Amino acid sequence: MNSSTPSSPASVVAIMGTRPEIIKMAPVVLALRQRGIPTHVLHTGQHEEMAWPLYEFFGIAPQEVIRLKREVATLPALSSELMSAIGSTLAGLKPAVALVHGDTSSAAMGAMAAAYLQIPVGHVEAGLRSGRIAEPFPEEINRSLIGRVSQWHFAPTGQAHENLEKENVPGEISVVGNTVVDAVLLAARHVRKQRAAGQPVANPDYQWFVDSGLRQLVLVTAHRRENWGAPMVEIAQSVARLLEQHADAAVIWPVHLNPLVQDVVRSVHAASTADVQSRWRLTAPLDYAPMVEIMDAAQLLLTDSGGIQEEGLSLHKPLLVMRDVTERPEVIACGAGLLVGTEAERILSAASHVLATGQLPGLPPRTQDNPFGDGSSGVQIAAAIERHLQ
Ligand SMILES: CC(=O)N[C@@H]1[C@@H](OP(=O)(O)OP(=O)(O)OC[C@H]2O[C@@H](n3ccc(=O)[nH]c3=O)[C@H](O)[C@@H]2O)O[C@H](CO)[C@@H](O)[C@@H]1O
Repeated sequence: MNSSTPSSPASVVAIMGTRPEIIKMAPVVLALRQRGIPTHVLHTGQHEEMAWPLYEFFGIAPQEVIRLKREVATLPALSSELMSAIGSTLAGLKPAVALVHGDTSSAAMGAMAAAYLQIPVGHVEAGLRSGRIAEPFPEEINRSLIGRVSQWHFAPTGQAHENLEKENVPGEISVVGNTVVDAVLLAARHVRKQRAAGQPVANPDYQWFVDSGLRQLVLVTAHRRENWGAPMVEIAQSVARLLEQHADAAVIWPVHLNPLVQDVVRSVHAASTADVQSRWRLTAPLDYAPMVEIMDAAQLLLTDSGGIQEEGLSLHKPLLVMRDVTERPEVIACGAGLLVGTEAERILSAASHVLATGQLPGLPPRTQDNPFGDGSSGVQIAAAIERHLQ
């Protein structure tokens, strides 16, 4: 572990380590600092190459950095390493509040370590439940665990609030929206401003689409553990067939670094026709600004990601969610997205419908309100923590 000398003692330590946590915690850290509350970022090291450009984009370089050894690649080994390293960092810093986000191993072990040290825990994006312990795995376990040990539950929606009430969690629950709305609007503003000023963000993938002259853009991402193996093959095949059927469409797919995902996607891509390959671009994971620019330009988002559903909805993009269950029923309820599972036929038929009509099949027109809030979640959370510190 390596930690830089803190400039002032930390009142708040924000624990994060994966791409989505950094994106969704950044608005909270920025809002806390704006109020003059000394806030340290603790990077757990769960992601590395995807993490650092995000810290830079949001301007929240970590004060504390854990370097994981990861000698054994299992969840128990990762968890014990995280718990021990986060625990010793927190014991040294003695903050008044520890913040965790969502449902990763970093969040669960961070919350447990803080609770054992009797440091009050605030949980950002609290109360999401799919109701199935194995899906998503291990996130559903992590969420419930964090709920048991947190003092403040910052629920994004009324539904999440209800889930927490039903479980009778200790502490205070408040509905504050989802901080991802703050993050995606911030990034979209940045991208549009740069473009208007004639200095677009570096984005070779977006440029490839513009240069192709094609009319429709589909953004695809898939990485959930329950989609590894056969479902991933079906997903990749549905993309190949979609391109066969729609000659004016292009696909950009930032492929998750997991070799189980890479191998499948790359082999289906390599087996498709030259025409399909020429309109199907596989890329490395994208930095946040280029990612948001592509999302903003797309006619359809095909994903199993949680965050992309919330972002896509906020940017008014039709979403097809390649999962069987969801902890984000709000996306479906407001008409922004559809659960399509992972069978190629079903994905293809829904995606084809969207490209042909611009509408999701069988849904009433979308309501305009954003169920995840108006982009002020970070400020609301910072205000609640400030009240506690006073
Ligand atoms: C089961 C579940 O739903 N769990 C979620 C999980 O996160 P997720 O499913 O949303 O994870 P990903 O899909 O990896 O990340 C998405 C983010 O990454 C950006 N992105 C993506 C590709 C790329 O090339 N470049 C990028 O910048 C993208 O725009 C978006 O913001 O953990 C979170 C934290 O605990 C939870 O909030 C959340 O419940």
